Amino acid sequence: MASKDGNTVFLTEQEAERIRNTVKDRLKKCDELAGHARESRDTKTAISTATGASLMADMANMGPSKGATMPAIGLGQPYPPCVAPLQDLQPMELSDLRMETHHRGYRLTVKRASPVVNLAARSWTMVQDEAGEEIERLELCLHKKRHGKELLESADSVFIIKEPYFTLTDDGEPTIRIDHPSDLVVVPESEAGSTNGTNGEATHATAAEQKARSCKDQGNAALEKQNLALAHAKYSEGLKLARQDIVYKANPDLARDLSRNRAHVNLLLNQLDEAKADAKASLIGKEDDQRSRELDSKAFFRAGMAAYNLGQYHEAKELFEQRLKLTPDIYPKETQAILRRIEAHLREQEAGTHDLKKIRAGLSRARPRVDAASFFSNTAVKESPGRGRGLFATRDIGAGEIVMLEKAFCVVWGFEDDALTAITYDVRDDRIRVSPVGLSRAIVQKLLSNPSQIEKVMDMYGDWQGDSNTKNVFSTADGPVVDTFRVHDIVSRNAFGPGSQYGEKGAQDASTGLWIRAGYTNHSCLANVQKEYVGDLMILRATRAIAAGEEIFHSYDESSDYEARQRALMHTWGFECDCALCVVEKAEDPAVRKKRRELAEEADAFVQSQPWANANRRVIVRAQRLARAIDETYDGEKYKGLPRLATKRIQEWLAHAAPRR
Ligand SMILES: C[S@@+](CC[C@H](N)C(=O)[O-])C[C@H]1O[C@@H](n2cnc3c(N)ncnc32)[C@H](O)[C@@H]1O
Repeated sequence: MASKDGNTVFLTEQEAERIRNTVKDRLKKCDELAGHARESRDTKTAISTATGASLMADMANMGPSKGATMPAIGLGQPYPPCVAPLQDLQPMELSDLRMETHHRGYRLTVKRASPVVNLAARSWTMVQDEAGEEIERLELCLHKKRHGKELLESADSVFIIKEPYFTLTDDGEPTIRIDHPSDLVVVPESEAGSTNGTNGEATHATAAEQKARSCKDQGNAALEKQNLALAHAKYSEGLKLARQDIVYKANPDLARDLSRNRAHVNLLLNQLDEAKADAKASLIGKEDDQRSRELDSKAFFRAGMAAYNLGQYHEAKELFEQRLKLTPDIYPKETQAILRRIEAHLREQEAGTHDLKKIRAGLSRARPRVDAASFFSNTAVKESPGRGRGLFATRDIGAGEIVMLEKAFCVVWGFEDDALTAITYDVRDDRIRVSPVGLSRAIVQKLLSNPSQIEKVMDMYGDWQGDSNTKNVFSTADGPVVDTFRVHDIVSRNAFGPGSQYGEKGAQDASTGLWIRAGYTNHSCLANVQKEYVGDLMILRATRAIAAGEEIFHSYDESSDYEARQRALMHTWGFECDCALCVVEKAEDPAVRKKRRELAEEADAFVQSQPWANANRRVIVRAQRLARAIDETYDGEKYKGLPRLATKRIQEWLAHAAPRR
C-alpha cells in the first residue's frame, strides 16, 4: 500500500518492487497450478476466517487512517466477459472447479455462507453450492457495487456465476474471481427455483395476474421507502408475468401500469434507456378518456426526461410537445420551460451558442456538472496516418475560436464518494502507475445502466480490444455486457483531468473524466488547440488559425524538457512523438539538452521564489539573463518557426514584471 499526502503519492522503490513481485509470484503459481483440481475447504475454518477478516475490514474502514492508503491492483491479463445467456450454460458444482481456469460454457449457483469482507477495491465472501457440501471463496474485483449497494451483501439471494474463473488471490489463496459485473447474476432466493434464474412461466392466467398485481403493490411499497433497487426488481418481476400473452390479452393495463411505474424508478436510478422504453411501452392512447390522457401525460414526461438526460434533444422535444398537446392543462408552464431549455440545447448543439458565463455561474460543488449540449460540427473523426484515428477541422477556424465543446461522458470529482485512486502494476509493460480506478468504475456503472452507450465507449482506443469473436456483443438475455478490462484500458489512454475547480487538491483527490469525442484528438507538442474546462464541459479553443481539413492536436504533456515529455508520452499513452519540434530536439546533442534542462530548472526555481509584482531592477536583470542563457541553447536556424518551450515560464514572468518598471 502506498501512502499519500497532499500532492504526492509516495511509493518507495522497495514498495514498487514488492508490488511487482507479488503480482509476478501469483502469476507464476497460477501457471504451475493451471488445470489442477480444486481442494476441498473445511467449512468451519472458512467461515471463521471470513468472519474475522470482515470485522478487521470494517474496523479499518471506520478507523482514523480511513482512506490514507491506496489499494494496489495487478493488471495485464485481460479476459472477456461471458456473452452467453444463462439458459445456454451448463450447471456445474464447486467440486468441478479447476485451478486457473475459465469454465467457459458453465454456470455455478451459490449462496453466501459468511459475512462479506469489504475492501476499497474488492469484496469477498465464502459461498456454498446448492447442496451445502462444499464452500469456496468468491471475490468481486473493483466493480462490487450496484447503485451504491454491495452486491455480495444482497440478502436472501443466490448468486449465479457465469463461466466462473477459478484462480489465486495475491496471497496465493484459491478464489472464484469476478472482474466483469455481467458475469454475476443476483437472483432473489424466492425466484431461484428455476435453474436458469428466471421465473417459471405461470400457466394459469388468473394466478399470474394476481402475482403480477402483488409484485406491483410490493414495488410501490418499496418505492415509498426509497428502496429503489427492490422497487425495480418487483416491477420487473411483475412485468415478466403481465407481459405474458395470457395475462396481457385479458388485462393490458396491468403491464402498462408496471411499465409506467418502473419508468419512474429507472429515472431515479439513472437507467435512462429502460426508463424511456418503459414509459413508451406504457402509453394507452385513448385520447377521449381523461384518465388515460393523464397517465399518458406522465409517460410522455418520463420518456422525455430520459431522452433529455441522454442528450437526445430532438426526441425529447417531440415527447414534451406530445405531452403539451395531449394535456395542455397539466403543468403547462413547466412543460413549456423544459421545451425552451431543449430549444436552447439544440441551438448549442448546432451552432455552439453556449452562454459560458451563465453556465459557469450555475456551477458549484453541490452542482458540479453542467446542463449543456455538446457541439461537434466543426470537426470530424478520420484516419490519421501513423496515429490511428484523429479529429479534423471541417471548416476554416480562426485563432481564438471555439473548435469543439463537449459535455463529459463521465467525470468523477475528487471530493465525491466515487473517487478512488489505486496503484496499478501492469504486467504487459512492467509499469507501475497511479490510476483513477474510481473513474473506470463509474463508467462501467453508467454503461450497465445505459447500454445504448456501450458501443461508443468501446469504440475508443485502448490496448485490450476484447476477444475478437465476442468484442461486439454488448448484451445477452440477462442484460448488458461490459468488458471492464477494456474500460480500464480506454481510461488509461483517454482520461483527462478537468483540474481543481471545486477545491479538490492533491494526487488522491484529483478529478478525472472521459470525453468521448475529445478522446479522438491526437497529441502534438505543436498543438493547435488548448483545453479549458467549465465544470465537466471541455472546450477546445484554437490557438492559431486552423484550415479546413487540418488535423486538430492538443498537447497531452506540456513539459518543456524533451526527455521528460517523451517519457510521459510513452509511459501514459504508449507512443513516441515525432512532431517537427521533437524531430529537431531529438537530433540535438544531449549535452545541449542537458544544459537547457538545468537552466530551465533554475528559471522555474526563480519564478517560484520571486514574485513578479514589485520586482526590482536587479531581479529583473537576473531574469533577463536567465532567459537569454536559455535562448542561447537554441540553434536559431534549426528552431526557425518553432517554439522555445524552455523559455516560456521565465518569459511570462518577464512579461508581467517588466512593463511595471
Ligand atoms: C486519446 S487517444 C487519441 C485517438 C486515437 N489515435 C484513436 O485512434 O482513437 C490516444 C492514443 O492515440 C495515439 N496517439 C496520439 N497522439 C499520437 C501521436 N502524436 N503519434 C502517435 N500516436 C499518437 C496513441 O496510441 C495514444 O495512446
